Amino acid sequence: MYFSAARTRQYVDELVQLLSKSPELLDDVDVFIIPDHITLTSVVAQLKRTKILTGAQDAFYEDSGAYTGEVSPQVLAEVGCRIIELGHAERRRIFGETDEDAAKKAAAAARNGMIPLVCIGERTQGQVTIAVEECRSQVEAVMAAVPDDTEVILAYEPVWAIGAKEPAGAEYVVNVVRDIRTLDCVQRRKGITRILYGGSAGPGLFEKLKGGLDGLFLGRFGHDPAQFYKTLQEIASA
Ligand SMILES: O=C[C@H](O)COP(=O)(O)O
Repeated sequence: MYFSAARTRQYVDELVQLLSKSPELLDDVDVFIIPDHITLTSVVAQLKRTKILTGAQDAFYEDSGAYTGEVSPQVLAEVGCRIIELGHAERRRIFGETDEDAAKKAAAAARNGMIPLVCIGERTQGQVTIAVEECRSQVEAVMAAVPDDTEVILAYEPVWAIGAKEPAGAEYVVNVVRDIRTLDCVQRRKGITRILYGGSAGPGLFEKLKGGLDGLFLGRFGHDPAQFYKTLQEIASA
């Protein structure tokens, strides 16, 4: 909810314009934009001739029925949404979303042919082992709910690093993610599991994380299309 509808339209236009100068970037890096629900269909239309995927910031776990006010994953898939973000720290904190809710939403995304993008992360800054334990239950709940052969994206976002001045330390992030990759529920999957880092991520970060992370999940520091593009160039060259 940082952007107006007009700002979203302008942002996507500017980004598409920047990427048109070096379309080869999209051969090496998968890019997605996750706008609000209201602008999602117009973003799908704006991105139609590009390889950039559009995602939704949330969806309900049932496909249809008497759930007034909720957003159907089936309808999202129908209009061209390719990714469902779920379990964001703000959804968990403000709206009481649980691991069980996140798991049901992940299953709904997979059932409708979309990629679940599951936000995980510890609430308090501390030790790697404690962070991994907090993430473990978040990851296990989701992995138990989606078919083994579907793609899953995990967005590792330490809650304390969201909305901060700087991201979490690179060594800390790489160590937490290394241990998340070794969890049984991740190891035994046949589908792709990608792990991104989010939480004050921006230009200059991926170089420090590239040994252990598959990508970045940008918030505020991607709100300027030029900064988003710069980050994308850094990831492509890494
Ligand atoms: O959804 C985005 C993440 O919560 C990160 O936000 P941020 O980069 O503005 O801290």
